[in-house]
Amino acid sequence: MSEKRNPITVHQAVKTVMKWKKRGNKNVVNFSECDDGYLFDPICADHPVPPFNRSPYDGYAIRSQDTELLSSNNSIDFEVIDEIPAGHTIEKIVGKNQTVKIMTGGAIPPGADAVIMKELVSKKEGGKYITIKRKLKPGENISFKGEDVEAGTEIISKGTYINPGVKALLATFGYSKVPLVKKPIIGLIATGSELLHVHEPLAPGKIRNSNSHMVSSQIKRAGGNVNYYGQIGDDLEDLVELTQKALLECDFIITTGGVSVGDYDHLPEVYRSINAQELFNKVAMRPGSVTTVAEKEGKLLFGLSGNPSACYVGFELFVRPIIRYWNYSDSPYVRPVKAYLNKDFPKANPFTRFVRGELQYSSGDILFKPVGLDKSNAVSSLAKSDALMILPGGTRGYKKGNLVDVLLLEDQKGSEEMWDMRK
Ligand SMILES: Nc1nc2c(c(=O)[nH]1)N[C@H]1C(S)=C(S)[C@@H](COP(=O)(O)OP(=O)(O)OC[C@H]3O[C@@H](n4cnc5c(N)ncnc54)[C@H](O)[C@@H]3O)O[C@H]1N2
Ligand code: MOO
Ligand SMILES: [Mg+2]
Repeated sequence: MSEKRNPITVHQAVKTVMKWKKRGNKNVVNFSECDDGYLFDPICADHPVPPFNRSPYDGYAIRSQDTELLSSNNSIDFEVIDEIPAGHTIEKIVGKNQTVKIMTGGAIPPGADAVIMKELVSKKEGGKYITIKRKLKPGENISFKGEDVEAGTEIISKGTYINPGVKALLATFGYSKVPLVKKPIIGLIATGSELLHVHEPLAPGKIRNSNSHMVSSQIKRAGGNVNYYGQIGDDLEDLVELTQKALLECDFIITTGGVSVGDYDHLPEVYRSINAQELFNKVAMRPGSVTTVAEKEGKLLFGLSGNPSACYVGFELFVRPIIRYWNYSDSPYVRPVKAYLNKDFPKANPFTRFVRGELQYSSGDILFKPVGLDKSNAVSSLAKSDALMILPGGTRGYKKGNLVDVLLLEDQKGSEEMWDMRK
């Protein structure tokens, strides 16, 4: 195909893709399988946390009123009438000048309204009595019922990613089954007659397929499931057949390679053959200008570039927000921050440029360090990248110390808006 392509802006391209966004259904899983999921329902507290008044220390539960007159030169002895290890309760009521030995996490016994740490008392008669010489306030050293979470409150919203802290809350509230979003199934096909499998030795003119493995990890990082259809040579019929099969079985399709203007770049023809509507086939960005997206019956087909860095960037800009939205994120876009460029970047930018790089933190400042070779076909610059610097089109290079926009790749929070929503 040698027709002239008209580039659209990154902003327009992302907006076009997001017109086809969809949300996932509910999928209830066992608690032990909920890691890396997204909540379909909010987490609601059906009981207070802690569920009872408890001791935050190993010590003695007492009535604060019995200590009112105590000081370093006025002590009294308290009779130790029982003990409460964590997990136990007692019915005995703590009376005047009585105490109950209590462990951290133990339920405060009836009658008591304060706890004194064991280091602050002295034992008498082998522990039958303790001497206290300080005044305690009512409620001192008590973790009150509901002080952490009040019953009846929504504590975590729908669409939240299950990080270790969210998992702790699911356990706390007894979610032995967890309502998750059913993640999108993303069909993945690597195209290219030059591609070898990971285990194969190099041969003349051939390279190992890295894109599908990279994209598969990007899909998982973004919150999708992968249906991998393998790598396939540049054969139009085979490609059409495999794409049609994938369309039946998946929510979205990603192909890598074959989207440019070469004789064996068949993806544009594949889209025509299956009557998919091409949404765009050129974006004013580097790398990834050839990124092509088509739509068939509401399903998106992402034609990512074969060049590894272009493929990587195309995924983060166009596929990630679609996956995050599917998982009910209200901030599906890659999260932007401002950072100081830590070395000169003299290249001019006719198109908006996305530079792979690494964030560094210094005395409260965020610095961006471009890594490696800044070429679309480079693979070496991806491994160290945790951010993409955005250099707007029409600019003539940047200097060390310039404040730049940077997109965070290892981030779960995301952003409600694209970094350039004003444009
Ligand atoms: N005459 C023109 N040529 C090219 C243009 C253009 O506008 N006019 N655009 C260039 C740009 S920009 C890009 S980006 C590439 C995109 O090429 P394709 O998306 O068609 O990808 P392929 O041709 O299949 O492969 C490109 C490159 O990437 C390597 N590759 C492919 N798949 C993999 C994989 N799975 N793992 C690792 N590497 C892969 C492939 O061997 C090629 O070297 O087109 C330019 N050309
Ligand atoms: O479409 Mo490209 O700019 O070499 O990635
Ligand atoms: Mg090509």
